[in-house]
Amino acid sequence: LGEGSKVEKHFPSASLLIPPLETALANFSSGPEGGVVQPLRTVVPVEKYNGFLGVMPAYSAVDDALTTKLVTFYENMKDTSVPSHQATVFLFDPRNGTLKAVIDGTVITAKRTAAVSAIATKFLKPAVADVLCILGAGVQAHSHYEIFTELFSFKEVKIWNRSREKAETFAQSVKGPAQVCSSAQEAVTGADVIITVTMATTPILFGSWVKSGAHINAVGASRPDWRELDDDVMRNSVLYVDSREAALTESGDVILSGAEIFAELGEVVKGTKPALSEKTTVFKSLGMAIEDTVAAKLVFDSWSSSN
Ligand SMILES: NC(=O)C1=CN([C@@H]2O[C@H](COP(=O)(O)OP(=O)(O)OC[C@H]3O[C@@H](n4cnc5c(N)ncnc54)[C@H](O)[C@@H]3O)[C@@H](O)[C@H]2O)C=CC1
Ligand SMILES: O=C([O-])C1=[NH+]CCC1
Repeated sequence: LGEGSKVEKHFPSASLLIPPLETALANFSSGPEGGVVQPLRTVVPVEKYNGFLGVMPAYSAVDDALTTKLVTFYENMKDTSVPSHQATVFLFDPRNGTLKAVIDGTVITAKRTAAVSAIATKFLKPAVADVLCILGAGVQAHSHYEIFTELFSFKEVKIWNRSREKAETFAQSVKGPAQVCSSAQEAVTGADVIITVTMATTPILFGSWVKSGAHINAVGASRPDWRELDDDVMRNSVLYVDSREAALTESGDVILSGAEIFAELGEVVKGTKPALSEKTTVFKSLGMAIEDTVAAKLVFDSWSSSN
């Protein structure tokens, strides 16, 4: 399962991922009782090349699945034939530690991240959500477009990218409507749900543009000194995160704005914290190893049953 195209076949519908991911998020937010063991990821900066290596191990007792993902992510890559993010997931037999599979992690990362944003959106989007805005036009923009148009019925999808050319290629390649906007402000104006999926390190989304009551999935900016959202949007929204510990260690948007975390998404899934969908909400996603564990198990089980 070393190639992305082989992994892709085991995700016939992205929505298959939603139930196991919801269970994983709830278990993660239940503390030791939930049976999730997931230390904060280790990130090694490769300063000379503006790159990072992340090591993301996790064990889920409920799934009896043990994995670690190795993921590299590089800023400002000159060679555009190489993706900015590359990943591999190692799946172990938890009974004896034997390596069972080495699975391409790039497709898993794209699919599970978009599925988690879709879960946040299901709970936090306003009652009427007609307009979707995507800022960015890379791998995550594609996976988010795919699952969001599969699960929700937006009347309009607006897209902006730093280079307009890439936004236009995106709009031509997706299987549905996408309106290319000339500025991020134009794309955000009037949007009910906003997804930020860029490699930006300074804000690209400003609170003064955001419609009151909108829901924002903030997916990029995973370093403590990187931003995608300005202080205004961070401080004037109800803030949900995947992991409190990770957000307070890794998220520049959370740390530098000083915004208060209201809940983990897993607490909303469990029903121990409310989904304040009538308010303007931000889901700050950093990506969790346990999401890779359940996605890798799904791929491996599907592959095993077809071989
Ligand atoms: N929360 C999570 O679980 C995960 C988050 N990510 C993050 O999502 C973001 C998008 O990832 P991919 O789509 O894989 O990357 P990508 O490289 O495929 O796409 C990045 C997009 O951002 C644009 N961009 C680059 N630099 C920019 C800048 N300074 N300002 C504005 N736009 C800029 C590029 O034109 C491109 O369209 C990244 O920040 C990545 O680290 C990625 C994987 C998981
Ligand atoms: O969860 C993940 O794999 C990542 N989050 C940010 C960069 C990669």
